[in-house]
Amino acid sequence: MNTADLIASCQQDWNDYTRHRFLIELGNGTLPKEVFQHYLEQDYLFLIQFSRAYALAVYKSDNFAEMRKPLEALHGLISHETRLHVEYCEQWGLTEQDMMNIPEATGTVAYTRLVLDAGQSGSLTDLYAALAPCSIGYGHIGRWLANSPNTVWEGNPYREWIETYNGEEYQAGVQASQEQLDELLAEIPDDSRSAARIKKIFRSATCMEVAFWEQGYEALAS
Ligand SMILES: Cc1ncc(CO)c(N)n1
Repeated sequence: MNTADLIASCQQDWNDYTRHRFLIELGNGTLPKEVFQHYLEQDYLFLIQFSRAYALAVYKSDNFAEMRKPLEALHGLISHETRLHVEYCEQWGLTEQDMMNIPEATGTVAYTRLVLDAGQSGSLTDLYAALAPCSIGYGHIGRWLANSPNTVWEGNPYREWIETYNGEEYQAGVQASQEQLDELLAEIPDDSRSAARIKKIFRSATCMEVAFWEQGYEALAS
């Protein structure tokens, strides 16, 4: 089995995630600012828990070579990706302390705890399967938006978001995590019970990503 099989096993959910209207609107710059702000504030909180999940992957690794990979991902999250969030929030007059004090939305709690639980109760492969929709999905999304003829660059307030996820730094991280997951998946026969469990985890996390896009719109409507 490999990552492509995981995606194919939940293709419709994957499309709902990676072609969500949030992204179409983000690409052409029409996404309401309130929706994006709510998303980004929650994403900051999400990344804290997500970093813990990568730390758990370090803990679950057997040797230095295995540890290095999640450690690099963790470093990328803490040092690069969150900078995007902090800079956007600064523009809106929010300090990092303000962001820390925002309560986690239900979808943020649900998604991050699903990932942490997959890691705590399962194998390293289970944990990577739960992390994969995030890293691989945002990699696909960044590439797609950057190459789409519908993407507006001039005056688009979300340009930095697209540039971050299409950036070399992020794309290299995606490739590394995909290679690692593929290596682990290669040992799992497609018709095994482990394969079924891993597909279920991957699909659940993909659905959580869809719900994560929706959160901002729901907050706006209420
Ligand atoms: C919800 C979510 N999924 C994936 C990523 C990519 O790291 C992110 N920042 N947030």
